[in-house]
Amino acid sequence: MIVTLTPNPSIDRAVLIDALRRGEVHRASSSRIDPGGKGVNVSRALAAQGGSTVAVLPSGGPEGHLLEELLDAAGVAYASVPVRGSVRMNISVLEPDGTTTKLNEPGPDLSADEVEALLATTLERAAGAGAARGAEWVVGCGSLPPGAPTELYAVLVSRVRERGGRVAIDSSGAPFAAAVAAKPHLIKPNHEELAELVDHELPTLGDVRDAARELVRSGIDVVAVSLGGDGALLVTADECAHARATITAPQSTVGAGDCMLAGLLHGLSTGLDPADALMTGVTWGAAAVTLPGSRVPTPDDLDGIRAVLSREPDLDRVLS
Ligand SMILES: Nc1ncnc2c1ncn2[C@@H]1O[C@H](COP(=O)(O)OP(=O)(O)O)[C@@H](O)[C@H]1O
Ligand SMILES: O=P(O)(O)OC[C@H]1O[C@](O)(COP(=O)(O)O)[C@@H](O)[C@@H]1O
Repeated sequence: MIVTLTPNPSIDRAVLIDALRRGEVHRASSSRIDPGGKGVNVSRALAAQGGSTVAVLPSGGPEGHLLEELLDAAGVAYASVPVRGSVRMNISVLEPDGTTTKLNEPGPDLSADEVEALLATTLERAAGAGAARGAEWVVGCGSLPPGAPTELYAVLVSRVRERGGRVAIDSSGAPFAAAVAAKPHLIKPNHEELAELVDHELPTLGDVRDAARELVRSGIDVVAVSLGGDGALLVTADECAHARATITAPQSTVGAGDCMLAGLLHGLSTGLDPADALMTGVTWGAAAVTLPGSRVPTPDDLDGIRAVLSREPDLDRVLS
């Protein structure tokens, strides 16, 4: 069982237009809505592949109702914490060449009680997950809504660790930095988020490897860095592996990182070694890019995606 916490979930609306021109009226040729937010997407991707998961999230307002309806329709188990504010709506503008422009709302203003209820629900779900030591992983993902303390993920990390569980974090900015200082077992920054964490540019795969190693030395077991079309790099105390899958018809990158993290955790929780789990992650991430909006891949969608693994990556590779 993998328990995800998404403090700031969303309804994701994706609209397809011919080309984005600032200040003009655009007529969309198609649009779709999906349940969203990074942890919600991790749970959706796991559920779509038959994995056991529950998504913990705040729910309020008409968007909260819609989010729950969409999760019910998708067969994704969730535990919602009622909140006074409304779940946000995030918009992705997609162009035919795959360019994606995202407009993310801030989300509801959470009270201290609502934040505490989210943390308590996550830990209850993790403890009651069935496995001898509770959930295999607790995963905290995405931005924090207004009102939530910067330390929310750091508190999650400490509480899961105190209970002997394993915890993964994927976020950005100050909440991510605070969580990293609390030493989660696994983090999944993308290229930009890793550069922000170590506070310098990372033009090559070797630079990414060095930055990830620095974090591993500080006490994080697994650092998996998603690198868009350049695949992903995984660093532990013993190894460094790179995996990449080439796709021919990209549709939408929204949620690809979340699918990559879901595949990686699924692989680790089913006993794969970290490099093979990385292959699963990269396959799920690349498959997500071939799908519209933030649709998550089903087993059929993985057919034809071939990831290539290197346990001795080309460290001079310049990243796009
Ligand atoms: N253009 C692409 N071609 C192939 N795979 C891709 C592409 N873009 C993303 N991916 C896959 O999706 C994963 C996540 O993408 P990335 O953009 O790094 O994540 P995030 O959404 O967190 O920024 C990558 O590790 C890779 O496996
Ligand atoms: O919490 P944040 O950082 O605002 O991100 C939320 C958005 O990210 C997503 O989880 C998609 O993730 P990507 O960053 O991988 O496109 C959406 O479902 C959601 O709208």
